[in-house]
Amino acid sequence: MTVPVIQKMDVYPVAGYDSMLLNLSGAHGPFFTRNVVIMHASNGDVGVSEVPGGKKITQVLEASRSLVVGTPIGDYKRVLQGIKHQYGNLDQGGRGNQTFDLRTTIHAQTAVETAFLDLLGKYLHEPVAALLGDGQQREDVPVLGYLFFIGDRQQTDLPYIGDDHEHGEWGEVRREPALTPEQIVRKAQAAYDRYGFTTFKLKGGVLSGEKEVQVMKALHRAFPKAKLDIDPNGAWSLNEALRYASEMKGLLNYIEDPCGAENGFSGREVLAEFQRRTHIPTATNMVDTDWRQMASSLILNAVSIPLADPHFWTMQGSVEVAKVCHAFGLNWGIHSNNHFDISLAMAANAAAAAPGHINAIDTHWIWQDGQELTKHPYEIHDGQIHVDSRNEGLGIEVNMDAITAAHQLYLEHNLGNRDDAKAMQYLIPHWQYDPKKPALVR
Ligand SMILES: O=C([O-])C(=O)C[C@H](O)[C@@H](O)C(=O)[O-]
Ligand SMILES: [Mg+2]
Repeated sequence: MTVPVIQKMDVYPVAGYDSMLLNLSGAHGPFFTRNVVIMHASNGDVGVSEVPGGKKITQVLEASRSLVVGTPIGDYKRVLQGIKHQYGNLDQGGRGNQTFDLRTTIHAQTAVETAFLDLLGKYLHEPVAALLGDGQQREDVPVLGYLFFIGDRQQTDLPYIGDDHEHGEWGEVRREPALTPEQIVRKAQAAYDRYGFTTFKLKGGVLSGEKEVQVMKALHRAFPKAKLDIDPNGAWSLNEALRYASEMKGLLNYIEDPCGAENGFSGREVLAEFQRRTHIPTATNMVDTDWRQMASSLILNAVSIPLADPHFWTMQGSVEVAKVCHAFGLNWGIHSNNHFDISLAMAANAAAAAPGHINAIDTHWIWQDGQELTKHPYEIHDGQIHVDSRNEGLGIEVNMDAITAAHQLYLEHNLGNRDDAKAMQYLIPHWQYDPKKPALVR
């Protein structure tokens, strides 16, 4: 029997609808963008993957096609080495200082790796989780409810949707403004009723720290048993972070990037000091994002929860981080951005393969649920995603009609890179990003 060979690789920049989610980088526009890769193998199987949007990633994927086509599916690591070798220099500047990761090539590598893994899993009749690390570790992956402050879309003339693909209370509230503790609690309740979350994360870095502490207290009152996290993306100074943390003592399960680089100290040094002084488990998706940063984090004891998003660690890399966490007594988790259900399957498979105790993983899916690109997307029930060990590949089947429509939406609106400043400028004229100032504090 001959091993299947890649005959064709298609790259689809796609778009979907989003709410006006607020974060340190500004306000999400009406559309989010992603890059979807579809590989066709000579045995008729189709492999798929999804990574962040943006023209640079699209271009590297397009340029990598010649390395991919003709490769037997078992030889994919050679292709990944080739992409790194040819385009790795594009990532020299690191992830940047926005809330989202600005690298290019690592995302392209993940897109290619994942589509190959999907094909390999199908060929071997195994889930992708079984091909990663030491193999599948669990069938039920815990997922958290990712809450955001939301801007008033009516203050813009941008084409946000108001009506919804989702029914019920969650569908009613998820596009509506939310800036007060009551409004956030209402969203949390609707998300809980729909998805059964037992962990919530609040995206901070929007209001003043004092006000965000009040929202966390309201969440704790409404959900006294829930595990809570807040993530201001490093907006607070160390002193502010220490003050807010002491006010939230007892209600935080962990805290994420409470502070970052300041006064000549690196983000990792400052997080190390924060952890030493508070003993609160500290997560990051900003200062421990590659192996060199991981080494420095471990030496400094800077981070106890590396959020190893497979989209910027690769699928295999993310699970390797999980193995390191397991060995060092750290607590692995996954970071996310807005995404479709292909990424949901990727995160679920990586988390299913992560050894040891893991944190509930991040997902933005609740803001997109209803805009599927696959025929039977993974679902969140009781705050978990079930990854059946009888799955093959990622466990999803792409819906080409939906992908074509999402690609059309991308083209129609001439979309590309994420830019949260644009929508934010409707709320505050001339608004500009400042990594040390919450978005609505100007
Ligand atoms: O954990 C994080 O930092 C994120 O989820 C980053 C994202 O860019 C988030 O801020 C967002 O979607 O606006
Ligand atoms: Mg974060």
